[in-house]
Amino acid sequence: MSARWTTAVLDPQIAGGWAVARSPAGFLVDDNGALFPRDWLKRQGLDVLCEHGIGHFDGEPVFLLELRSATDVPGMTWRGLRQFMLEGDFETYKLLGYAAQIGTWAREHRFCGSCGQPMTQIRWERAMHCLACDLRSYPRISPSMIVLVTRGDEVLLARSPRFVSGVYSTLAGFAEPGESAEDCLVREVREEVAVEVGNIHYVGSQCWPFPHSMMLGFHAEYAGGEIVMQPDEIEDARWFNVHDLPPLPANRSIARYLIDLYVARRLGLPEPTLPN
Ligand SMILES: NC(=O)C1=CN([C@@H]2O[C@H](COP(=O)(O)OP(=O)(O)OC[C@H]3O[C@@H](n4cnc5c(N)ncnc54)[C@H](O)[C@@H]3O)[C@@H](O)[C@H]2O)C=CC1
Ligand SMILES: [Mg+2]
Ligand SMILES: [Zn+2]
Repeated sequence: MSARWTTAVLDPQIAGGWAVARSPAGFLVDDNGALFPRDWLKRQGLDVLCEHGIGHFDGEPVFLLELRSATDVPGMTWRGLRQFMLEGDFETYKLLGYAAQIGTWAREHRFCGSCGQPMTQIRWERAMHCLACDLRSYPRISPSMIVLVTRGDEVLLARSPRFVSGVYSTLAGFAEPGESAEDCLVREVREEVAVEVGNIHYVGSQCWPFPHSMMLGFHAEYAGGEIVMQPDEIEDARWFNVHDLPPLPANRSIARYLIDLYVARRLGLPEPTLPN
């Protein structure tokens, strides 16, 4: 089965194709979704900051119009990326997730971080270039570890004050310079719940475009300590029995996959697959 969505660097000088428009309010949508005929969309008086050719959907070229602001377009509304992650066609979500990461990067790299001069868009690779000092900036990806810690029939789940009320999830955190994936995982678990872990195994990864994380998912076994919650970051953390779980994260998240996979193995149920 070939993927409906593939990324590519396309020259915005060429005409035609499809386009999506993204502003700080989200993606422009109508009843048919977020993809519009590009030449038509460019006549709608949008406040375009920059344009990038981002790939092919069902074989057709797709472009991103990154907008300065959300202007009113009759018959259309704005929808955030999270909404697309939660429901609807997954390939469309992947396209928009990629568009969001390119848009965020393009918006944040208009000026050189080294000498402050305006940067120009390179046509043949996804990079911004500073003519004055020759610096190249590529889209940023932030590796984050995410881990399900288990103790027999029990799983360690926590909630942050930012979560939807009632939902508990696996522990996660960004890698810092100087760390391996395992170093980061051990540090994050220590910081967030003061628990020690061992027998660490890599399970799988997921692109998480909120705004540019790359989630590396692990399973680890409890190796000691009592839960002490990190102030501010962790609102509650507990051991839950696999037969008595709280409300869990969104179906398409790797957090949910790590939990569902462990529960399935523990209970001898069919294993889930990670949407990717
Ligand atoms: N796909 C999934 O299933 C899940 C994804 N996540 C994602 O994992 C990531 C990390 O999770 P958190 O627990 O929030 O991280 P965390 O435990 O490292 O703490 C977040 C804090 O890290 C700092 N920070 C923000 N961006 C950073 C960066 N790029 N590098 C280093 N530090 C940074 C900020 O002070 C922020 O408040 C987030 O993007 C979150 O959305 C978290 C849980 C589930
Ligand atoms: Mg965290
Ligand atoms: Zn420069």
